Amino acid sequence: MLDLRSHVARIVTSANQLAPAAGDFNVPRAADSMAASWRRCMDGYSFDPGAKFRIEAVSDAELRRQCEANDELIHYARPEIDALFGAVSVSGFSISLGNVDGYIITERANYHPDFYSEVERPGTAWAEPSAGTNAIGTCLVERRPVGVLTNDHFFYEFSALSCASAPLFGPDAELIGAINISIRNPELQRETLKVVLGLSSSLADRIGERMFRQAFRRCFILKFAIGAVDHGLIAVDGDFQLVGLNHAARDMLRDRIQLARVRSLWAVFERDHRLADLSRLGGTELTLHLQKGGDAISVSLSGPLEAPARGASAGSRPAATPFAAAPPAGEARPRPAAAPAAAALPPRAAPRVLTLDDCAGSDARMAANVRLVRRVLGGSLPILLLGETGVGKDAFARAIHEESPRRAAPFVAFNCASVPDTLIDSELFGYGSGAFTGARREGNAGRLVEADGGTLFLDEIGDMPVSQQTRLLHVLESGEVTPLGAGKPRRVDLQVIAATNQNLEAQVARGQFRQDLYYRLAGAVIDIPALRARTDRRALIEKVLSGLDAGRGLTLSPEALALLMAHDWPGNVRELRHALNRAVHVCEGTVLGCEDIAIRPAFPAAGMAIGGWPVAGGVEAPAGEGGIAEAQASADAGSARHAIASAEREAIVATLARCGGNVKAAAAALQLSRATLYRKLQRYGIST
Ligand SMILES: Nc1ncnc2c1ncn2[C@@H]1O[C@H](COP(=O)(O)OP(=O)(O)OP(=O)(O)O)[C@@H](O)[C@H]1O
Repeated sequence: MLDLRSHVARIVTSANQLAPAAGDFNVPRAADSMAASWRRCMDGYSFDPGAKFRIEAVSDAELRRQCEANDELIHYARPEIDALFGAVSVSGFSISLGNVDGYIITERANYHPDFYSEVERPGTAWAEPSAGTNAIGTCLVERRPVGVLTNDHFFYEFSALSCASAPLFGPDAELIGAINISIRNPELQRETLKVVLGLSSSLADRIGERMFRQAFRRCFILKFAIGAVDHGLIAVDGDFQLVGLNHAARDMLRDRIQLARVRSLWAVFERDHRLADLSRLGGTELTLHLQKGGDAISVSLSGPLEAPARGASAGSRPAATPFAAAPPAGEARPRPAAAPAAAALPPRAAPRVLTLDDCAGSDARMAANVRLVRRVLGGSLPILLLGETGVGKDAFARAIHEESPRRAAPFVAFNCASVPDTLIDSELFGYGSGAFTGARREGNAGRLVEADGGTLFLDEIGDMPVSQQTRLLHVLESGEVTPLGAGKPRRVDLQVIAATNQNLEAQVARGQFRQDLYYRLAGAVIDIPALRARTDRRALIEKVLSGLDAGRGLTLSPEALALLMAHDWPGNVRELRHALNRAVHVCEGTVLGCEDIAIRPAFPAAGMAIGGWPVAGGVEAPAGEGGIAEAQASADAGSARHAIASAEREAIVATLARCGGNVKAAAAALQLSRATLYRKLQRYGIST
């Protein structure tokens, strides 16, 4: 890592050596991509590499809005990020997801203070015009994978960081965000960063492929390698007509597509007469060698994930602009939101904070919950929200705050499960300046102090470690918090709302949760019913749909409504929202049918040996007495165990699919703890 003076000298000299390309700072030349970015920073954004810099971050409310606006991207990215995280976190790396505007919207972080930097937390703004040369921002500008090692960052403040980002492209080839793998390590070697950049690119590729296959799930998909990592994907209907091309395929085939305005696959590749009838492909995958300009290209061809709707084209979405080629790298590009292909999708409804009446709907239990809350509003009696994942505990907590006399003061949410045990103390209770190595110079007020006068929402309270439970109990009893190393206690006036989907009483009985804290938090206990148990399920389904259809007035066919009503919704309203959101995007008319809804029929419980579920048919072998009988019994037991294991595996796969890959929701549906489910996933080799 260089000192400040050498850092500035290197940037200024390199940027000045780069010949300006006719005043267009957006044209990078591959060999000096950092210099091109540095030049953009100095001449385009008027930044000074020697100036002090502080990263901007959006508020929690804005971050939440951005997450909602990108929920589909997060939904597909999260399982892939989780799968890679285990491998990279042992070396200290974190993985984050940036949206198209360069804000980090979610992360799987290695929070070890030696490796993690607070500047990369969710909500921070990394667009190049905001933060100078950096992996996320520069990769979004240049639309290619970018590794930024220590002093390659424009601002000296980031020179302990090394980051590798790859752009994410959506099914219509539009830029939708960036994957970033990063570490705080001033000694990181450039060679290591190159390897990490490869991981970042293939992660972005896999996420893009997931989204493409889902968007064109009623099409045949051709996948072919372009270069070392990029994968071209083409979706065709049963007549080989092009329906969709991903970003890599468009780049590769640009000339052809622009010149010929082709509609058929056979204008791109030479016709292969062995491929006469796609309907015979079924669920299999074929490897073919198709000819293109004298070269044989290895292509894998797979059948649709779903049967095409009768009378509809095989494409899941209108093929409005499958032939509009992306502009060449470096050319000025329209903002993705305005791109014609993206415009084919219905716009999203702006999410709004739900009121208590919205949360209640017309369900009698919810109405009683709201009456109870209204009686205690205004005091400081703690409120405990119980309910399965996705029932709306967070939404309910925000609605309480909005209706309380504290609404002008902050609503501060703290998720006890997503912050590692070692950081809960400093994040929640705060610390004074220089309290420990790695602490921020100016100290950290902590969430309790930030929420003073307002509401502190402690989500997933059941995951709070016992040592922090003791500190929290002390704050609730004394009304005072003493940040680490700050000396003097500070009085705080808070409405505390805690939430959990765990059985706190059972945790108390097992000694995992302090009984005195439980009684403290359980001032008013609100049990939010699961979606399947709500009597106003139908109205709620219709309300969620109308909030997502952006004024298209979509309705549900009677069969689709029956399917939604019969589903058991392990992920509750969140799962419902995801299912309807996807349906809204793929529906071609104004009536949503069963074929638009990606859920499976309710899970068959009979015969499954999962968690506390019953096992039908007596699979335990009786104790034998030796000889043939014992051998038989042991063989039976062996095959019974095998049968149980394969039933269990099948059930986990089915449940995960139903929960859209969400491990937390699947664990809740299977009545397993998340840790147990992860163990089983590993044992059965199931990747999420
Ligand atoms: N009554 C409702 N009407 C419309 N949308 C709702 C309602 N309740 C919840 N939602 C929506 O469902 C989704 C999940 O809600 P929320 O995050 O509040 O659930 P949760 O119980 O806190 O989940 P978790 O336990 O996993 O944190 C959110 O998008 C929320 O806006």
